[in-house]
Amino acid sequence: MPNTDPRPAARPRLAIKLLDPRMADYLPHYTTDGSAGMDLRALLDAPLALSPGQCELVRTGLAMHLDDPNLAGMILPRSGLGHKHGIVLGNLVGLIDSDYQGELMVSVWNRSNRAFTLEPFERLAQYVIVPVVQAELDVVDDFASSARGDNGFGSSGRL
Ligand SMILES: O=c1ccn([C@H]2C[C@H](O)[C@@H](COP(=O)(O)OP(=O)(O)OP(=O)(O)O)O2)c(=O)[nH]1
Ligand SMILES: [Mg+2]
Repeated sequence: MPNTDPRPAARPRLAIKLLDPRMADYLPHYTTDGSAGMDLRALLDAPLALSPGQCELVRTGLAMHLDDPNLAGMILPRSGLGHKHGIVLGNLVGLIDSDYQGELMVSVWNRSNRAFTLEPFERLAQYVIVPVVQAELDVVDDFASSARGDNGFGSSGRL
């Protein structure tokens, strides 16, 4: 069902520090009302040439403090860069803890077989805030039975 509530959803406040004054011109933002992520830009003094297979840690010039254990940040690739140019993340996904106050760093990996040059302040990845549930662990000898039990890894077949 489409959301017909005319009120905008309340957005949590997010403290952000600019670790380089140049980032003031490039504050991350949601491009559309429905955007899930904010693009992050490469804080570079000069273009960064990435050979095939090369992986480099790139600064964003930003620190964000989520300050809520029920939230996490995720750094994800941008689809266009990933699909067309093979520019993805060296850690595949970056998981940002809610108590992390350091600079957001992006591990940029050229997984393609062609060189790629990342330009200063180019949008290189996106940052998404996701809900998190922290659990308490109860050690047990047996689980209550479930429909799947321990069947996994293709146990239900392919078609
Ligand atoms: O792409 C990323 C991934 C992580 N981080 C920062 C935020 C995160 O909270 C912290 C630790 O990340 P993680 O726990 O995934 O890395 P680790 O190798 O386990 O480091 P640590 O021993 O510090 O937990 O590093 C980034 O800036 N970029
Ligand atoms: Mg860790």
